[in-house]
Amino acid sequence: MTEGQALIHIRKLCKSYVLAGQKVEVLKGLDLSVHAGQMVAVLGASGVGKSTLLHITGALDRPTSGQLLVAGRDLFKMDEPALAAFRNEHIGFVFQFHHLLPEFSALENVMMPALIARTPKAKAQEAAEDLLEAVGMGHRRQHRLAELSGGEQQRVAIARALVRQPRVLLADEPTGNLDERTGRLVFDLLQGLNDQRGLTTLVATHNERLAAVMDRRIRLADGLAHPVD
Ligand SMILES: Nc1ncnc2c1ncn2[C@@H]1O[C@H](COP(=O)(O)OP(=O)(O)OP(=O)(O)O)[C@@H](O)[C@H]1O
Repeated sequence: MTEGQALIHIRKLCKSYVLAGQKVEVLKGLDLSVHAGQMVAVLGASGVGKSTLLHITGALDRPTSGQLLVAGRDLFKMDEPALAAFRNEHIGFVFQFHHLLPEFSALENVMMPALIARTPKAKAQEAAEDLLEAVGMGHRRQHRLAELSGGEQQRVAIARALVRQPRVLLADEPTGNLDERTGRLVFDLLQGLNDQRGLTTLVATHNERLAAVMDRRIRLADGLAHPVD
């Protein structure tokens, strides 16, 4: 795939849930193409479906109907083991509440996904140390997570999401529980990593000011993605 071509193609994506016997249609035929290397802000009111869109794009959840191509692969035609393997290899996730392990060091937390994937320990450690440097946490790598601030923990979470060198990074409200200044630092970090590491990144956020620094913005409304600007 050449640079500039769409890496993520979403076509006519529908997702509905049944809540208390009532069908709730969240995504209603959403189309979206994201080019390799782009960093896209996903804006929209609370409950509009931003997390739903990110979860489906990362193959954590299946749509009710519609198509998702990532790097030319038709994801929802895959069976569960193939989908899980694709997700583990190509997709990194960062969440508002990061799910790091508080009693383990920053380095151990970042190494973990690589070790689970059976990367040799020395190689996993090298990759984790490199990423902790890249997110400005190299000097704190031996510190336990519980000893780090919220912004520092989120940096470690970003390093962990990238340790297996995914092509796509999906960040769901990564600055939701950080103050404005720390949130800005995390956004700048994500933008830098996106550019330096050839990532393609989607960030769901409520913060319009932070979204303004990104390559492109879309707004979810009525189950569809609308361009902003
Ligand atoms: N697993 C689920 N089961 C039932 N309904 C769900 C489920 N996940 C999400 N929903 C519903 O889908 C709608 C969209 O939720 P989603 O979390 O995607 O919105 P969001 O835009 O990310 O919201 P927020 O900005 O508040 O995080 C909501 O009405 C929610 O209640």
